Amino acid sequence: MTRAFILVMDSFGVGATEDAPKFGDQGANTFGHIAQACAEGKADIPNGRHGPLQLPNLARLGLGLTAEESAGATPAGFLPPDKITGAYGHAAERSFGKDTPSGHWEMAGVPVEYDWGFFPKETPCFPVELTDALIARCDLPGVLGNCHASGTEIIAQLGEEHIRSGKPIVYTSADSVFQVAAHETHFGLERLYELCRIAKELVDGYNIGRVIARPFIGEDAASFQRTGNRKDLTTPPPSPTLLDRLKDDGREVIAIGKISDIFAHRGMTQSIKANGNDALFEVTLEAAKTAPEGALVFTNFVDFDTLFGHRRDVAGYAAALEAFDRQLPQFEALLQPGDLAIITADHGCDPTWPGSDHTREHVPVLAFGPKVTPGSLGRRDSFADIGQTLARHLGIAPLDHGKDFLAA
Ligand SMILES: O=P(O)(O)O[C@H]1O[C@H](CO)[C@@H](O)[C@H]1O
Ligand SMILES: [Mn+2]
Ligand SMILES: [Mn+2]
Repeated sequence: MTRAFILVMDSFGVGATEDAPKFGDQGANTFGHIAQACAEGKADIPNGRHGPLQLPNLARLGLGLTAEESAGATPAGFLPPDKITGAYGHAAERSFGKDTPSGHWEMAGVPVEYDWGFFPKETPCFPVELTDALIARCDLPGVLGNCHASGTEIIAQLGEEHIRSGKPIVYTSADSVFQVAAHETHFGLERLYELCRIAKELVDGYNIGRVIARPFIGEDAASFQRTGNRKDLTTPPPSPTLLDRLKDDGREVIAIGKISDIFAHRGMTQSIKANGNDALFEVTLEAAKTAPEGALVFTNFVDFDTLFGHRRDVAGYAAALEAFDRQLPQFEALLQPGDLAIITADHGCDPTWPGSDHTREHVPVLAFGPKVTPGSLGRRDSFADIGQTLARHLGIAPLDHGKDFLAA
């Protein structure tokens, strides 16, 4: 079999890039700082994980060595493996932004070398013409929020007022996003989705990458919880990606989790949703059993970012990494002789960093499979090297960007 797998550990950076100072992220290191906190006993969970970070399978694929090449030091308490079984490297991002679509499109061969629009870090953050148009078109009594915020904090602050007033909560972040939080039953899920469709039309004029519906449940600040019914309305990639090229060639492209949303539903033949990293892993294992010759299976493991990185939850992030690592051997056991798998990330989100935004970091590139020769791939200049390597592996024409890092 000649198949390809991309497993994206969303936000798992391995150290700041050269251009991190432009983003205020000099010194950020998602992996390094989690490992350090674990080694210092600061990421113990009662009746849960404790002590140094244990990622024996990722370490065997070269994670510790790639982190050392990226950041100049082996992460604290991270033991060198007896044997390396992967080809490991770290990649810098060419795209101008450190957001999820830019990271994923670039690894699929399309760097985003233009600026998205962003909303300023002030309150109100949205232009009054934009909120006025939204209020008029959706027949709203007004909006709440209208600022940069963490999605969980803002529903705790404004969720009760939202239920009382019927005003949706609108907010943004350092990403190019317009986010709308609303209660699933008091406001209504379908009504929220419709509002987001209209918002997408309105923000297209501001060159905003995504509108995200953020439904939640619960009756008071203490019990509000976001649900799996999040919906991302994404601007399509500016040119054909690896996924489009494969689909046009008649291949199976299996998008798991957020992937289809991230690519604006373009380029996949199947889209499978699952809530949470464990369920996403299960679906990925199923795909590894059934994907046909020539297929691409592309999974985004969202919890690292959404539940732990943005929430600045170091111990939770560490536990999620260890759970992912424990499941990896089951995946490796399903790889057929010609298969190639790549574990990577789309940006950083250092849970020890100020604020709640992503961090500009190198991402790990861990390539493995029965025929992969172990060893260092060094620093890659673009995430697009992943797409180019997979294009050659799967036997389609070269993409416009990226260098094949497994070329003979
Ligand atoms: O704080 P929450 O709502 O999770 O928002 C996060 O998720 C969005 C999309 O990745 C970004 O805007 C980021 O800030
Ligand atoms: Mn992401
Ligand atoms: Mn994120």
